[in-house]
Order: sequence, then structure tokens, then C-alpha cells
Amino acid sequence: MNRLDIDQLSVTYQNGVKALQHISLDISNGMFGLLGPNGAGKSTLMKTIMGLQRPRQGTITFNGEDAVENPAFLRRQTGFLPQDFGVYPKVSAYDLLQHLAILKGVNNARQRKTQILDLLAKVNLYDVRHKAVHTFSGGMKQRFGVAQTLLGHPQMIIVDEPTAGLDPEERNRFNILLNDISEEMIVILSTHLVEDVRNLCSRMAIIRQGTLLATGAPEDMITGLQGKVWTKVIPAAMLSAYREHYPIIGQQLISREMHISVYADHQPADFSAAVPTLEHVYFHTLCLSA
Ligand SMILES: Nc1ncnc2c1ncn2[C@@H]1O[C@H](COP(=O)(O)OP(=O)(O)OP(=O)(O)O)[C@@H](O)[C@H]1O
Repeated sequence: MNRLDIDQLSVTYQNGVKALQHISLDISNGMFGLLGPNGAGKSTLMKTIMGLQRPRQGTITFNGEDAVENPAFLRRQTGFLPQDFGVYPKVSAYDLLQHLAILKGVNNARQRKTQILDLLAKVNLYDVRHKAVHTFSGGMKQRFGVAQTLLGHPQMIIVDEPTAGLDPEERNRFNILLNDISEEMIVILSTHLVEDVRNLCSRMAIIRQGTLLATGAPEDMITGLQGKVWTKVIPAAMLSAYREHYPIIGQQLISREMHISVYADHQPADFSAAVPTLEHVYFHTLCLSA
């Protein structure tokens, strides 16, 4: 079992932006979801774990080793799929993995070949291994990205909004792949998609403006809202009027009707009980901190 301990981590950029403030998290094998609005600090947290950004304060320990003082130790055991992988050179999937494997220190040629072919099969790109990566679809590129994170048998992989821009079928295929991988290692998934966290993650954190607002198991967090979420269909034009009177934690147009969900200890008049969802948890948590 792998363990990542983040304790009181703070990061301030040179321009004075406090991107992370006193973040503490304990993460072990399985998929861990990082949820937060734009600018929350998710990418900063991932870059800091990878040693690409030095914290102003706090510690990161990976399997007992200080990862701030010894970033090479963690990097050797971690794969990173950034939001933007950059431009792919005009070489085949096999050749590019070969190049990246050498950079990662997989020096034995026979082991390298076996590992690359296994990984290409795992991410379902074996049949197109001789095709140039720049000709791949978005989903294939992301699966290639996962293959490169897995070179060198890492103990943890970190993926930053990996399904952005993928069609539903590719997103599903990608999520199944991540789920499969997370049985043996830590997978940190940063995303805006609450649904992906609900479907995939055994634990999660919600951050905003560099601050940790909540952390726990999605299931437990949803149970915490049991009997406190109420719903009603309203004319769409009344939304702002309702917003003034109720803490709205969900709004959705279904067949052109506006369904709102509100948080309240007791049932408000004309509202009916709703089954809480992780989206309610997310917006309720953001509401509380606003
Ligand atoms: N290199 C930088 N220099 C200065 N400020 C930065 C830098 N990178 C990020 N920031 C700021 O730090 C804060 C956190 O940004 P970060 O990119 O970590 O958020 P995020 O949660 O990943 O956002 P998104 O979901 O939009 O990718 C933001 O206010 C951002 O403007």
C-alpha cells in the first residue's frame, strides 16, 4: 500500500498569489478526486507534489520519504499526465514510448520492449502502435498519455482533467482504464466533472481559492446531506428571485423546465424531498465557504 501525506502545504507564486494555503491530505491506493472551480489551486497542488513547484511551507511525504527535499525519489515512482501534453512529434506511438522510457531510466532493452508492448495493449493502442501519435484522435492521445505515465512501473499517477474534450464513449473507456489502474496504485484525478468523481473515486477533496473545504468518501459526504435537500420546478425567469431567498445548490433544465434544489434543515413550503447527489455536496460546500 502506497501513502502520500501532505501536511500544511502552502504555495505562494512570485506575484504574491497564495495558490495553496495550509492543505493537509492523506492519500493511499485507489482513486482520489480533486474537485474545485477554475483557479482553485488543483494544478498547483499537482505540480508541487511532482516537485515542479517548491512550497513556501509544509511537507509532502511519499512512502515515508520527504518529497520536497528529495523530489527525484517521488518522480521516479510517479507518472504525470498534465492538462496539456504539448505538441507530439511525428513519430510512432511505439517509438515515442521507447524514447520516453529511456528518459525514465528503463535501461534494459528487452525489458523496455516488453513493457512498452504490454502498456500499448493495456491502453488498447497495440494495433496502431506503428502509427504517428500526432494523427491520433483526442481519446487515443489521452490513452497514449496514460501509457507514458505508466512507464517504469510507478506507484502513483497524477492526471489533470484527462477527459476534457473527449466524447462520451472515449470518456467512458478512459475512466474504465483509470479505474483498472487504481487497484494497484494511487491515482490522483483532478477534474471539473463531479460525475466522474462520483463514479470513480473512493476519496475526494474539494478546494477553492487554495483552501481545502472538505475531504472524505463521496458516499459519506452524500449521506451527510440526507433529509436536507429539497426540490421544486420553477419558471426559469424566477431563478434570481429564488436565489435571494434560498441557498440553491442545484439547478437543471429538464425538458425546458427549471428544477432547483435547495439546502434546508426543514422542508420549505411547496418543495419536495430530493435524493442528495455529489453535485449537491459540491455546491453546498462552495456555498458554505462563499
Ligand atoms: N505561474 C503562476 N504565476 C502566478 N500565479 C499563478 C501561476 N499559476 C497559477 N497561478 C494562480 O494560482 C491560482 C491557482 O491556479 P491553478 O492553475 O493551480 O488552479 P486550477 O484549480 O488548476 O485551475 P483550472 O481548473 O482553471 O486549471 C490562480 O489564481 C492562478 O491564477
